[in-house]
Amino acid sequence: MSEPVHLDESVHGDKPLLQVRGLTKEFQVGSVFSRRRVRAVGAVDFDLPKGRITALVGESGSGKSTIARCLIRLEQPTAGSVLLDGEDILRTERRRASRAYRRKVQMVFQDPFGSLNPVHRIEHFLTRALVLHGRPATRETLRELMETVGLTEDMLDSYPHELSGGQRQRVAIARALAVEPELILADEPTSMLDVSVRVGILNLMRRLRDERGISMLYITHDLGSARYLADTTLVMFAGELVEGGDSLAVMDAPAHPYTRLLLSAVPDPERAGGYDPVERARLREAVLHPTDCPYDDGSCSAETPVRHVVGEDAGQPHWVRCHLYAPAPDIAHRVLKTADTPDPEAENTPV
Ligand SMILES: Nc1ncnc2c1ncn2[C@@H]1O[C@H](COP(=O)(O)OP(=O)(O)OP(=O)(O)O)[C@@H](O)[C@H]1O
Repeated sequence: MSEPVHLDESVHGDKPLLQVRGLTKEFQVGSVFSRRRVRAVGAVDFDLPKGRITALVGESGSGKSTIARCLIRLEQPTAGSVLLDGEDILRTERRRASRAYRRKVQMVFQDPFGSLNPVHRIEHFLTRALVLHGRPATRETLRELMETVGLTEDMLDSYPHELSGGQRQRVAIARALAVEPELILADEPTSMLDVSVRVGILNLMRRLRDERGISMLYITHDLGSARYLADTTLVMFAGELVEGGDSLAVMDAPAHPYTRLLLSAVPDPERAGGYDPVERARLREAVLHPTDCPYDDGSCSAETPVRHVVGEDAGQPHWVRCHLYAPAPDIAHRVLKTADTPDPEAENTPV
């Protein structure tokens, strides 16, 4: 089957909340005399369904954060469209996100230390978010917000430095919840936290999906946590989406050599033999210098990247991009150089 695989109605039968089409971001780098363009994100298409968690996984430098920053309007995309409830927000939110947009879409950043100004008490962050979005900042609302994220009312009087990293990230989530958003973009929300508190944040995100129907884009380099948390997983490599589908299907039967390469670095107690450098070298070669695509049914052309559907699981297609479309060698090498050894930071959520 040929690109694009339109997920619109097929994922869990609902119209998606957000539809991203052809999203492209190029940066100008270098000095005046050696200026060049770096393509961080290359024409990606994906949907975020309502009330579901979608994980965007890939290594450092693959373009995950750039996508989130384009969606929250901190970055101006070079091309593409982003439809929220059918409206292209790149046209309606031309330079930066309006308050009305931020009421629907909130972001939680990786660094809970940096996102809370140390001079204010916790109460200030929540009150400000409520007031800015026209909601009453009563003591009752503040207490409810704190309890929703597993914190106690008395912590409203604390300063950020008096809380642990995990507690601070819960405050950042409470601040996002204050505006009752439909979508939360969570960019590596647990990667700066101790392993012991990460699962608590993942469980909180899961509860917000189940109890409040909040949609989420969960950005991570950790496939174990994506498998644990997300309904859908999208795999990103060097600015391109290479595979996507139901998280269990993608993790249990990865179809793209890059996904297999990522998975081979995740500690898995059930995998006999563990880390296999020979197999990883083979996969790395298949990613960088593809020679054939086992899914090619004749629909590929020399110019157009093709998505092949390799299965259907939990009501959504499992697709893989044609193996023959390797990203530009310089970008591919830059991203892959970090993939040579198993990730010591990988969480203890086995795949
Ligand atoms: N402001 C910028 N100027 C120039 N290049 C940039 C800029 N922001 C990102 N890039 C480049 O775009 C590419 C994608 O970066 P991005 O931060 O989106 O990746 P990532 O997958 O989120 O990685 P990480 O997890 O390390 O943030 C990288 O090569 C990065 O160097």
